[in-house]
Amino acid sequence: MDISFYLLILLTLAIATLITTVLHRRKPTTTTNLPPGPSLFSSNLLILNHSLSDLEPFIKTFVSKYGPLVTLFIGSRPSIFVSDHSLAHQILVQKGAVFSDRPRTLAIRNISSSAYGPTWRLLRRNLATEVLHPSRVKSYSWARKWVLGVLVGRLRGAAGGVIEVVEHFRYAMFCLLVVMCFGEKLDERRIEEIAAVQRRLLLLVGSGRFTVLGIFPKLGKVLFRNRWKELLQIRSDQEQVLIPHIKSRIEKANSEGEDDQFVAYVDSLINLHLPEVETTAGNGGKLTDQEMVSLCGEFLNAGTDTTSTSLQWIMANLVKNPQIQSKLYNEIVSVVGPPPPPPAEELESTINEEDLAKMPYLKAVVLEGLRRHPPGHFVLPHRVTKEVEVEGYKIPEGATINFLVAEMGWDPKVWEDPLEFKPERFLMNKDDVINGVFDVSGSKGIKMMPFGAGRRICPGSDLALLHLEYFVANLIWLFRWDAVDGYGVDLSEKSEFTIVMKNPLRTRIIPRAEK
Ligand code: HEM
Repeated sequence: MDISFYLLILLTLAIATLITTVLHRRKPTTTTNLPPGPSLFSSNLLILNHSLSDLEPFIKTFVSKYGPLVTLFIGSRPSIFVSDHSLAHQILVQKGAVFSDRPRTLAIRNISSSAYGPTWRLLRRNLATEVLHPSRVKSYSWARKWVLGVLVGRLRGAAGGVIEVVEHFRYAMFCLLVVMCFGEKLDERRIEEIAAVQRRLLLLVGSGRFTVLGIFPKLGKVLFRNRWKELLQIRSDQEQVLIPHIKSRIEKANSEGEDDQFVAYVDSLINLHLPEVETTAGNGGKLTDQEMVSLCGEFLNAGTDTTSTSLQWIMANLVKNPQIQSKLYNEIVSVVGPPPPPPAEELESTINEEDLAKMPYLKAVVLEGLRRHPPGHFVLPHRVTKEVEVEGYKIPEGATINFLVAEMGWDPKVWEDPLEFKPERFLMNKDDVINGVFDVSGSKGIKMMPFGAGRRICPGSDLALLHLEYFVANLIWLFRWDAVDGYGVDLSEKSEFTIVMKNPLRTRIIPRAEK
């Protein structure tokens, strides 16, 4: 750790103590009635050089010591952590308007980094209606079939032997999101190039290396020159890789006679005009190249790592629990019949997306995967826009707030045998069901929140569920997934950007139907 880091901590603590003292004098109710937690000094030592996931064990200890609302400090700013379901519902759903902002960061404008306001609304509505609307999602079904073919081809190449699947899953999700983003089936080299730059960015940001730059932008750029340069470099690499694909789609959209039957994410961004009050580029609100890159990068990362991580966890549990795998296979066969023998070249027969709706056990398996192994153990930080009272505590304007997502899904007060993988639990309790489907949005009450809840809930949740159901169903229909002698399935976790398997899944896959 560099010496400047310690200097900054000392400086920060001195400034923070001064500011806190002044605030205490001016607004006694605001800061003296915060939820309990460790001291300002210990909080800052913990937070400044840790990613949120690395902090999880500490926060869990504080929760058992102080209760379901805990305050830590970043500089002098309170950062509140919530571990209780009904408090999460109260905060995110009932009082959602006050808790839906984001802390300011160094990120170039995209949906997740935008303040709660007109730009965020416009960008989010654009994604929701132009790409994630059910009719649009349906128009990409050919892309899902193509990607399934790519994935199955890779798996068939290794059938019978031992295979580590995670890279194949990640590549498949990238292929899919790249098509939806740029409107083109790119070759393997280009997809790998995009995946590599996106993943570097994700892992660096997820490691918490740049947190300090976001908290102290001016000072941080000077004291942490090398980190600042590193951030600029990775952004410039991202622009070099993504801009040609964005430009090529724009040219295609401009050229006469081109009539694609589906809308790619880039198409939807071309004619967007940001609200005037929130633009700085002076070009009538049109998105800059950097903003386009930031939005496309967000789209790619939000939909790939999360989904491929979940897919790996679900398949790992199906390998570990062969009786659950058999039950799922039997459900699939009862709906679509047995799988056909593999064709020589391409995958011709797949499970139709319409048939997924007839498979309640499949849905239960996917939901149980998300409950037991949510890819994010926290949501993205929210910022409080107005002082507000929760459980008798005052949460001040400007505080950040986050939620212990994994802990909520494992709460023994809510879930029986919470650490067991039991999809049946989602078939039994009909209270949680809205229109025949478990309410993962938590709108009526939160029992688990892998996609968050309230106004900032993940807009891609339905797409993610479709991708998981489609790939799990087809992979189980086509192959039997067996444990490998001597390897077993280890469900230990490791924090990357998402919470991944510490020892990636190794399995033996056997085609169900022979030629
Ligand atoms: C299993 C897959 C996924 C999981 C578990 C997941 C989870 C999450 C979570 C926890 C949040 C933060 C919510 C909050 O801050 O309160 C989020 C935000 C977001 N997700 Fe997802 N997500 C997944 C897939 C996707 C997909 C497929 C897309 C789009 C293609 C997507 C796009 C976004 C965006 C744009 C945001 C920012 C929303 C905002 O700030 O308003 N996600 N997601």
